[in-house]
Amino acid sequence: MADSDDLFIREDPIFVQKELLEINHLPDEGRIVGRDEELRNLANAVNPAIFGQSPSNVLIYGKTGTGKSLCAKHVSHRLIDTAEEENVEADFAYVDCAQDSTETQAVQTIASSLNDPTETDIKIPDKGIATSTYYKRLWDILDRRFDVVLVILDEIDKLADDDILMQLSRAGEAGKVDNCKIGVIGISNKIKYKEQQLNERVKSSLCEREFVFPPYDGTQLNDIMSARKDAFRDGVLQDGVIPKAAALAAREHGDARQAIDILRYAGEIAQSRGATEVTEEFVVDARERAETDRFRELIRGSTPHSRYVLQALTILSLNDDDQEGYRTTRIYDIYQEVCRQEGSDSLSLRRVRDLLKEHAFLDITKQTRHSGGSAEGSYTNHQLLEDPEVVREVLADTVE
Ligand SMILES: Nc1ncnc2c1ncn2[C@@H]1O[C@H](COP(=O)(O)OP(=O)(O)OP(=O)(O)O)[C@@H](O)[C@H]1O
Repeated sequence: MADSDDLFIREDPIFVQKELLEINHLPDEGRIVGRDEELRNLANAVNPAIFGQSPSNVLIYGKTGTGKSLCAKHVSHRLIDTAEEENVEADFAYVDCAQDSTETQAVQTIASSLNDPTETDIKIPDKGIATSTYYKRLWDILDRRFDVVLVILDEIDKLADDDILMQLSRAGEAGKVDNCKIGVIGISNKIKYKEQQLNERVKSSLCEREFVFPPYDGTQLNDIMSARKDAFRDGVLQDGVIPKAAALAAREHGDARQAIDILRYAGEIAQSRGATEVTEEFVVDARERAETDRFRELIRGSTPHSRYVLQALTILSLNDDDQEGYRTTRIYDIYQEVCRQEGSDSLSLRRVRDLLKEHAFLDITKQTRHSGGSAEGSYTNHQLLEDPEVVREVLADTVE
């Protein structure tokens, strides 16, 4: 039998700091590229916090992988440091609303992340106390510990309702907190979030500033990846790899997460094939893996009706391969059938049209406007951008 020297590789031949390419890695300032204006805008909105005044509430929109969460977290970290220099006590809480979608879960997460029980003697149990008690304890923590806090609500559209937004945006004026100022940074990739999910009162206080983050172009993606080159061992990454990955990712979605995934996968593929260099040839397979991952994540995060609409389009695409795509009304007919099978009431045609727009915004589908001539008026066709067989598999895998 081979001794352990032959059986194991003692040193990773490809990566030296693979964590730079891992999903949850938060890059430091030097590695954040192409978002100067967005960072400045965000900093500007929350700037009053440095003087102990109320920061503006902000909503950030943009497609997936455009750096929304990264910039929100980065500005919040910087705010805390700068506030400290000014003798202002500041902190921020980050809530992933896809995980903490109920009001109770969200308030619990905020309170426990801002608490320091050794200082306040306040306990924030995981569960078992009323929502109103969580709020009372949160207000108490805020007043005892801070002059100002930011609350980042990522995927804010996943909140079951807007009760927590109402509470946070009105805490000061309702007299819940005496001194501490609260700023909310909401993040969403739903273009119609504000119109569809917020009541007027919340809308007016939550949306003081709004920013849209555009997709990255090839040069920006190239720079983002180049800034993490030191994930690889010296000399392992061939020169053409990053430009090629950047060109592919820019052509598709301008998504930095996907670009970084391509780079990591290219390294992993090299590893699994026993190669000593990462070559351009691995980028093609890596792109395919990253694309399926991206798609899977988007579907996993979508609501049941959003999936039913996609299922309807998939059924049409599998049954007759019409290169022109399918009209909204045809999709709607099949969608109603899917709802019947799922035992769910169907949404209105208008809502389905909005859901189709969301799919197009996230590059799951492509929409094209057609003029049907004087008799018909104009109409919209929809097409899947991904192979319908793949979509069917992903949809089947993500049934709740
Ligand atoms: N400008 C940038 N410079 C460096 N890395 C970036 C930049 N923008 C995004 N990234 C990286 O890309 C990944 C996705 O970024 P982020 O999570 O901020 O995107 P997002 O817009 O919030 O996406 P989603 O809507 O899917 O949550 C992260 O790993 C992040 O570090």
